[in-house]
Formats: sequence, structure tokens, C-alpha cells
Amino acid sequence: MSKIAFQDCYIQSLSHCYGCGKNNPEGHQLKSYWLDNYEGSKTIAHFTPKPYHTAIPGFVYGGLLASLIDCHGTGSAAAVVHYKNNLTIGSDPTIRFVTAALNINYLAPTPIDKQLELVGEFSQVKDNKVIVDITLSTNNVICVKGEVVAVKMPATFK
Ligand SMILES: CCCCCCCCCCCC(=O)SCCNC(=O)CCNC(=O)[C@H](O)C(C)(C)COP(=O)(O)OP(=O)(O)OC[C@H]1O[C@@H](n2cnc3c(N)ncnc32)[C@H](O)[C@@H]1OP(=O)(O)O
Repeated sequence: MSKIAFQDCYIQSLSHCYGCGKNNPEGHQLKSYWLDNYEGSKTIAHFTPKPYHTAIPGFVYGGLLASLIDCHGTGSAAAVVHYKNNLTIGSDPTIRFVTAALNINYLAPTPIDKQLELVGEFSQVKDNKVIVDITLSTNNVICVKGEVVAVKMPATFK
């Protein structure tokens, strides 16, 4: 696992995201990395839910799970486009991706008292659009699958 999370390389002005921004103390501050031995092709993140992230007692709220998949997807998209172009995340000009589409399938209830593991793989990588397929597991059981269509952030967002 690389030592610096993708999201920790985002420039300060783009580090306020509720799901993954390092500058948002109220947010989830998700951290995504290259999976060991899969640099450029697979990504990983971990998150431990808090007791108040409840849906039904004992199980995680689905909106939180979607949020984690969303941010792991956009972070992975930024990472792979930088990797493919031999660029460093955080270099100038900044390249960021926003969510254009998010498809989530809840396959099994997600226990709230376990660490969650998200693994991302790319089904399409273009400089302006990346599609990331993500699994969210606990104890090697896949609870949620998601597809994130991430599109390069337009200048009008700034
Ligand atoms: C908040 C800042 C954080 C900045 C950085 C922080 C990172 C954390 C982000 C966390 C995730 C978020 O919550 S982000 C916030 C939630 N998302 C948003 O608010 C996005 C709002 N939507 C938009 O601004 C726009 O619709 C865009 C940028 C998504 C698309 O703009 P556009 O003008 O239509 O793009 P365009 O160049 O025509 O299309 C580029 C390619 O994407 C495809 N494409 C476009 N839209 C879609 C779509 N809905 N579903 C599938 N594919 C699509 C096109 O077919 C094309 O594919 P091809 O023909 O090339 O194959």
C-alpha cells in the first residue's frame, strides 16, 4: 500500500469533500491507495463505521456505503489518469474527477461492527472519463457492488 492517500494529495481548495476531503473535519475522510502489487490497476480503501451509521441496528446505512463507493471511485479515477500520464497527483494543473453516475447494488447486509474494505478496478480509462467497478466487503464477503462513472471536473466547477 502506498503511504500517501490519493485524497491527501488533492490541492487544498479541492479537499473539502464530505466523503474524502482532508480539510473536512465533519466528513468521512476516506483514504484510497493502490492495492499492493497492483499499481495502476487496482485500488483499496478501508473504513470503520461508527455506531451512529446505523440503518437497522447492527447494520450499516446504505447511503453511507454509496458515499464511500462514490469517493473511492473518484479518487481512483484521478489516480489512474495521473498514473497513465506519468503525472503526480497534486501537480499543476490539477486534474480532478466528479461523479457523473453512480450505480449501487446491495447484495448482503453490511455489519456495522467490522472494518469495511473497498477494492476498485477500472473497466474504462480515458483522460476525460473513467469507469470504476468497486466491491465493498467485510470478512471477505461482498456486501455491495458499485459502478462509478467519473468525469473530469469542468472548469466551471471552480
Ligand atoms: C465537487 C468538486 C470536487 C472536486 C474534487 C473532489 C473529489 C471528490 C468528489 C466526490 C464525488 C462527488 O460528490 S462530485 C459531486 C457530485 N457530482 C456532480 O455534482 C457532477 C454534476 N454534473 C456535471 O458537472 C456534469 O454533468 C459532468 C461534469 C458530470 C459531465 O459534464 P458534461 O459536459 O456532460 O461532460 P462531457 O464532456 O459532455 O462528457 C464527458 C464524458 O462523460 C460522459 N458522461 C457525462 N455525463 C454522464 C452521465 N451522467 N452518465 C454517464 N456518462 C456521462 C459523456 O458521455 C462523455 O463520455 P465519452 O463520450 O467521452 O465517452
